Amino acid sequence: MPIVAPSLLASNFLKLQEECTMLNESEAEWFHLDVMDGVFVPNISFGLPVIEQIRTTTKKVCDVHLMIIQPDRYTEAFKKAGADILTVHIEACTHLHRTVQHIKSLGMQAGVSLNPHTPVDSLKDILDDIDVVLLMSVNPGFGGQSFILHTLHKIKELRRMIDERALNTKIEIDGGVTLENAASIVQAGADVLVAGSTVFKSKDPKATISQLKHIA
Ligand SMILES: O=C(CO)[C@@H](O)[C@H](O)COP(=O)(O)O
Repeated sequence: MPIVAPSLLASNFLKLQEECTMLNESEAEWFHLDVMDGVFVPNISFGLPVIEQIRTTTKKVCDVHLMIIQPDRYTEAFKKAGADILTVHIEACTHLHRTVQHIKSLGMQAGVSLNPHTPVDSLKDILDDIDVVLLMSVNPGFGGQSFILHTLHKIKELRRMIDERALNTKIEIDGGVTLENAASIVQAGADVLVAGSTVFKSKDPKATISQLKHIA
C-alpha cells in the first residue's frame, strides 16, 4: 500500500488548523509541504513560520519539498521548523552530495527531487546516499496540473535502479495524482503519492485519502 502525502498547497489556508486536524484523523502518513521562492519556480507559497505552526498540530511526518534556489542557506532553519524529510531539487544544487550529507547530519531524511525533463540516470552517483526520490510528474510551481504520462517510464526505471542495489529509497510522485491514475503509478513502482487537488478539492477529503491508500 502506498504512503499518502496530501499537499497542503491545495488546502484552505484560512482553515489550516481544521485541515491539519482532518489529516491527523485520516490515513495519510505524511504532510507534504511545498515551499516555493518565486525564483526556482514561478510561484511563491509559504515558508518557515507556517511550517513551524503546522508542526505543532501533528506528530505525522512533515515532508518538506523545497522548490527554492540555494537550499543550503535554509537547511538548519527547516530542521528547527520541524521538517522530518527535507527534499531539494537536483537542478537547484551545485554540490548535491554535500547538501544531502548536511541534511542527514542534522537528523532529517534527505530527499532529492527531479523535474520532468531530468533523467533518473542523473541520480546514479547519489542514489545510495538518499532516503527519498521525489519525481515531479508536472512542472513544479502550481497545483491542479495534469500528470505527465512519461513519468510512468521514469518510475519503472528508478524502481529497477533501487531494487538492483537493494536500497530502501522511497519513490515519491508529485503532481496530477488522481483516483484514476493512482493505481498505475503504484504498479509502476511508486511508494508515496503526493496529492493536493484530488484530496482538498474533494467532497470528503478523508475518504479520498483512504481511496488513494487502498486503490492499488
Ligand atoms: O509541488 C507541487 C507543485 O509544484 C505539488 O505538490 C502540487 O501541489 C501537487 O498538486 P496537485 O497536482 O496534486 O494538485
